[in-house]
Amino acid sequence: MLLTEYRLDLVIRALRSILPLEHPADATLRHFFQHERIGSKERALVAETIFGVLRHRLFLEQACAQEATPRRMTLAYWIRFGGYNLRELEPLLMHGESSWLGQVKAISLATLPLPVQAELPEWVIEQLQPTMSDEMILALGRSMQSPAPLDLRVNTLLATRDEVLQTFQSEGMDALPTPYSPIGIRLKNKPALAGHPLFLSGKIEVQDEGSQLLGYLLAPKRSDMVVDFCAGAGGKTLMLGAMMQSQGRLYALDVSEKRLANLKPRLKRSGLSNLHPQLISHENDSRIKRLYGKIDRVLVDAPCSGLGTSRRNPDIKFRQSPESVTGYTRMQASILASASKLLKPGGRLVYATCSFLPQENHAIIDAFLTEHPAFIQRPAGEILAQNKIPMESKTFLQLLPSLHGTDAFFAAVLERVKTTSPQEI
Ligand SMILES: C[S@@+](CC[C@H](N)C(=O)[O-])C[C@H]1O[C@@H](n2cnc3c(N)ncnc32)[C@H](O)[C@@H]1O
Repeated sequence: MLLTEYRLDLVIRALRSILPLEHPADATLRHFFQHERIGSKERALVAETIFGVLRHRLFLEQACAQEATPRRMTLAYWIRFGGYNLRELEPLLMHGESSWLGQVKAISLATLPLPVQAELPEWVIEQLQPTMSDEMILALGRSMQSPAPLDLRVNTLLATRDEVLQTFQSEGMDALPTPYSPIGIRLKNKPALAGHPLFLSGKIEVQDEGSQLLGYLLAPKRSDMVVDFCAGAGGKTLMLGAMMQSQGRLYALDVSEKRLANLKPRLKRSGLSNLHPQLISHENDSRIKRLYGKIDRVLVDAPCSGLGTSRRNPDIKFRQSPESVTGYTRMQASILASASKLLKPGGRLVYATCSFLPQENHAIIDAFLTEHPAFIQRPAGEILAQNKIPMESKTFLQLLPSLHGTDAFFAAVLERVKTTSPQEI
């Protein structure tokens, strides 16, 4: 696209509102677009540049030295990562910028510190280093510098994956089955699907492949009583309902009225009639006490730092901190302890996060198992193998964009032992 003063100015103004990162970048950008009457080409350029700058923020700050202004960050992004050359940028440049951009282009990435190469804050690297080599950290960081593909889940209540694939292929779309999830489809380009008949009829939902695997770990049966403890807008609940073939009883709990409200239109499209959304005020809400000891399957998709979604939300790395992670770990331990009370003896609980930090994952499970002798861990790899899902994982499921091409997810499968006495519940 031709770069003009007007287009550069738009990007700079958008970046100026986003870079303080007081709010999520996508929300600030939406707000910016609502107040600017601009064409679709400009919108695309602004969005692509903003997210590109966020994905390469640490490199760009290093390249801009002491002057990481929105203007310099934008120009440095365009020349280094945006596919533009100096000749195309020249008409926009001020005195001295041309030679500086020449230097930016020539920076050798390999000479830069690990956080800059990996585009991960130092505190994140420090938390990963006890369990990951620097090579793995670098691969993880690099894998999150490109946008995620668009993954869909086929609603098996209404369609099969083959039918949906055939429809997409007949429309000339680049659609492939996902490698791990038996009901997933990956679209290479990102077509707008909101008006597509398959979407409107509830046959497909947008859901990352990694998130779909959590449903296979929980593996609810038709007549089960199931609780999705942190259901949000129902990303995973809807899959669980379809796995239960709209039978049994599926409670979707959450503390956020807004998120549960966003579940409603999706629920309507899905054709499910076994789902019961329930707003709760906290994890020990008296409304759930009546379910204690009665539930076959519980999913705890816990609130977390969300670092595993950095391909989609590149600003999240800079909006979290060691302190915010500590806050999440407190919430995670408390929600897990409460949710576990719902399980009947022999029942299964899946604890999951979209974080790759051991603090939010293994540490929570280790502490839970120490404090709750009535629970044992089931190997995630075995359960996936029963569903013919090829995965090298053994005890835990640990998905990484660098290894699996999905968002990063962690999951552990816990089971309440059959002999638990009522007092232990
Ligand atoms: C990771 S998100 C869940 C995403 C959702 N499962 C999905 O697939 O779309 C975590 C959710 O936990 C909810 N939450 C936070 N604290 C909670 C609590 N104490 N009890 C239940 N849900 C809680 C949040 O509102 C948020 O929707």
